[in-house]
Amino acid sequence: MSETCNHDCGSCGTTCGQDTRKKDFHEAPNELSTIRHVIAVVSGKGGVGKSLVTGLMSVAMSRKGKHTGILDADITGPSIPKMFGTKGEVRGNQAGAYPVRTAGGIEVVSMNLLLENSTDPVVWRGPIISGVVKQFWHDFIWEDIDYLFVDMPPGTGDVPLTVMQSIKLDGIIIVTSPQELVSMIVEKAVKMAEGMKVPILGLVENMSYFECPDCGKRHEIFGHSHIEEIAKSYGLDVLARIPIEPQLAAKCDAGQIETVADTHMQDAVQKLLDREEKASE
Ligand SMILES: Nc1ncnc2c1ncn2[C@@H]1O[C@H](COP(=O)(O)OP(=O)(O)OP(=O)(O)O)[C@@H](O)[C@H]1O
Repeated sequence: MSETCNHDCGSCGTTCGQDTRKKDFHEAPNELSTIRHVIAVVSGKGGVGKSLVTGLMSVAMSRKGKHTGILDADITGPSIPKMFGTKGEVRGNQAGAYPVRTAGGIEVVSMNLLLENSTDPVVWRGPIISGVVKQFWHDFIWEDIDYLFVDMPPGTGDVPLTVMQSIKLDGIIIVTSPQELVSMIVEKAVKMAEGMKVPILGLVENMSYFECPDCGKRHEIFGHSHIEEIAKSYGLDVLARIPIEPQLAAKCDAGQIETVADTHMQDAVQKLLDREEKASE
């Protein structure tokens, strides 16, 4: 602290441990990037279908005519390229690297596009993983992107937290599945978003139910959904409820997510577009 400190940090040029100004840890994107909206897809725990929701959301947004990108920040479990059947080689020049375009025109950056062998495990510690995500943000040239969806690392631990701090997000979408623990899981994700001062755009419940293809009856395989009550208790929107659909999993496994007839995300995407329109009024 300076001897002449008057505790008005805003007018002081000295760097000291007593600085009361809120630090901004956001990394700048590549100077050649244009990204209008960045939305992170998070889950309180792993395996709830966060990547599937990111994929479906991106397909639905792209079908609305928006130039869409996916930054696959799930470095240790990257599943986006497989879902889209994207294998292309990442190309670059001195200014930066370029995302790989899917058949439907979605721009993708993922660890799996950089590994020599896509089945090689990524066994890195948190700080290295966060560092790679930052590189995906500023070393890649995201050209003229309307909506960039970030498939976050699962959970609410160190890595998703660092990613949230590093990339300036317009909002997050929390993915859950119907089960008893969901309230606690949502609460953790809500607290993380609040702590980071990132708006929560809404909840998506995946694997909500299974609709019998023969009789049309809905079965709640993972238990009764409490998503509406939970959303209400946090003042949040339910953006979508996605059923368990074996053909959806089959399309993802075959790299054909862009050919799904129903993304279940049309309304969710429309809400994002309405929000954008309202903000620009
Ligand atoms: N609604 C659904 N219907 C059918 N299969 C689904 C559904 N949701 C997810 N799956 C399948 O479940 C598996 C896990 O989904 P996904 O990879 O999206 O989960 P995740 O939450 O991203 O996982 P992780 O937390 O490990 O990154 C995938 O094989 C996916 O195709």
